[in-house]
Amino acid sequence: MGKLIKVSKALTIAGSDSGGGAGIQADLKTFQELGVYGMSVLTAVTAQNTTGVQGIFPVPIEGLEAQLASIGADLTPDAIKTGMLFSSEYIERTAYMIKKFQWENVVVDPVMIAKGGATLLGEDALQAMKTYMLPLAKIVTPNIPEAEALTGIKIDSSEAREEAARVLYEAGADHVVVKGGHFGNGEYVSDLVFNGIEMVELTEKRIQTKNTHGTGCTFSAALAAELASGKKTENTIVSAKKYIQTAIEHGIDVGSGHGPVNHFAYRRVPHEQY
Ligand SMILES: Nc1ncnc2c1ncn2[C@@H]1O[C@H](COP(=O)(O)OP(=O)(O)OP(=O)(O)O)[C@@H](O)[C@H]1O
Ligand SMILES: Cc1ncc(CO)c(N)n1
Repeated sequence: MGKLIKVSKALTIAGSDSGGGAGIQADLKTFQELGVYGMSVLTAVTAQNTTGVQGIFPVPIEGLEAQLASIGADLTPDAIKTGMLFSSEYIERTAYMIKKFQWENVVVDPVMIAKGGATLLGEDALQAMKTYMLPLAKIVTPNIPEAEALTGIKIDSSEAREEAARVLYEAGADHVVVKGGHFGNGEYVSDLVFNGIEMVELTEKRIQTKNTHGTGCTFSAALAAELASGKKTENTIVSAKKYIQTAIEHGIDVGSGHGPVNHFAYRRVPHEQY
């Protein structure tokens, strides 16, 4: 009999993107590329492609709980990421189950709106996200509009972004990454990282492309994969950034709208090792 290999396991709790570029599909592809065993709990199924979201069909709440219970009974994840959580009820139930099983290394991507403008999270869910999910987060990864919605701060300057990061830290997240994809359109894109002590900006060349569907999901999945592998939090942020940068830089020709990033670029294209 062959010897079994020990592997790290990562779980995504998120929505399905039929188009394969964002949501659960982006997460599982990223886990695979980064060498961790991927598991998924679906909150909702979206009918979606590179041009937009055509429909959203939630999984019944009992189905969400049953999936989490199945994982909890047999397959303790080394890290988790949450994506589209759909509603306040789903957020509360997810947080309850994470606490029940004492799962750690939780990356919270507070997904609210898809690139095409479709709402993936109701207004009532904002408060639930703050109350139930942020205190569980080892890393929270809002983009600018999400950070604005969660904090009520208009982010029109670097100072305002730092203030928002502080507020999210105070709400209970260990590390806050306010992503800069939506912050201006200059030569560089910078993500602000706050760990309660220092503010650090991670800066990369902004790639001029319309193929940025699923960048946020992919980035947070890379964080979860690296946490699952046992990396220190600060190091996971640097390597996840490298992963997403490579995936955007080597874009693929899929679909007629906002195409997906290239999830396999990191392994196939030479890149700096961190
Ligand atoms: N054009 C770009 N060039 C380089 N990096 C980018 C670009 N756009 C986004 N990024 C990076 O990708 C990551 C995701 O950021 P972004 O702000 O796009 O997330 P998002 O809006 O949540 O994505 P989505 O909701 O589409 O999945 C961040 O690290 C950001 O800096
Ligand atoms: C299912 C799903 N989750 C997240 C996003 C955000 O990009 C999306 N477009 N679709």
